[in-house]
Amino acid sequence: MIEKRATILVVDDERINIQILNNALGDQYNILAAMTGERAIKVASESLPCLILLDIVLPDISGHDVCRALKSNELTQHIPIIFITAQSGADDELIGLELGASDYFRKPFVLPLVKARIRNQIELVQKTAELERLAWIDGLTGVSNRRRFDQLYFDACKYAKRNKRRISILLLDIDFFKQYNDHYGHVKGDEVLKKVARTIEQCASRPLDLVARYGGEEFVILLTDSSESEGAMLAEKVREKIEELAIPHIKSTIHKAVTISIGVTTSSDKGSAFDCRKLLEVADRCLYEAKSMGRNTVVSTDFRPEMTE
Ligand SMILES: Nc1nc2c(ncn2[C@@H]2O[C@H](COP(=O)(O)OP(=O)(O)OP(=O)(O)O)[C@@H](O)[C@H]2O)c(=O)[nH]1
Repeated sequence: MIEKRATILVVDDERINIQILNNALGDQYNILAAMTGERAIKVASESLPCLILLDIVLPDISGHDVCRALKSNELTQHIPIIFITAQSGADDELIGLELGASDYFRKPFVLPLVKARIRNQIELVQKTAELERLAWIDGLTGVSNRRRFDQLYFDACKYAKRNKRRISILLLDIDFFKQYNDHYGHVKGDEVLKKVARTIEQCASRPLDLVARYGGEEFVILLTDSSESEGAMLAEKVREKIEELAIPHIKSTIHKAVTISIGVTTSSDKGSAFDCRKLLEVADRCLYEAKSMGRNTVVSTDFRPEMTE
């Protein structure tokens, strides 16, 4: 089943062909159009359509060149491309398929066939996207899972080093959670994990904030482009919000309610070498310190490379 109205980019230098495809597909899909290769690359990178129908013969660069450019760009390489061409040689088809195209349409169009094949392609794109999404989500809490965090964290570190920006890591761990499970049972424990995850997400809600489940009862927040004190301030806000949930925990020796401890570290904005692993190590040490200071506490420090030597 197609879930939402998908966008298709039609690239053809003849207006009549764009019109034919728009008439045939416009009631089901959003149609964008481009009449040159350069324009196609620009529209594709800006609009990220679900599918591209690409004529081989264009007035500036060839459809094959457009395909090459799109497939070598991280942003657009996953967009399926179907070539449309009046040329019918097997060599042309082979070149296109080897460049990564998904299919071929010949002109003049056999519209029922065009529609059926487009539908199949778009269903495939949407199912793949849904599977990718599910592979990144923690099944219990609905936040990103550890695999997703590892992937995005690596990218964020590269971005921060290259652009001399700060990133902050917050490691959050529920206090006395073993005792909670032992006393209230795992089903109630799971409910606490869900509530804590939701609260963390509500606090770290900017578009670039990443909240992930880091391990059993441990979560992580990644702030990209954060300021020096932002991480510590956010951590304090999350700590307070969890306390305000007032989830009874009679086995907690400190509060009789569920609380969390948080370790925070922020990289320097000088672009000085830090490796992702060391930043996490420092955050983990801060978390350990927060636990030993009595829990329900935030410990924060600015990262310096010598800290882990
Ligand atoms: N209900 C539930 N419990 C989990 C899950 N994952 C991990 N846990 C439990 O989390 C508990 C973590 O216990 P510990 O690592 O000893 O930590 P703690 O009791 O919170 O102690 P401190 O962190 O020192 O305050 C263990 O009992 C795990 O079984 C889960 O998905 N659901």
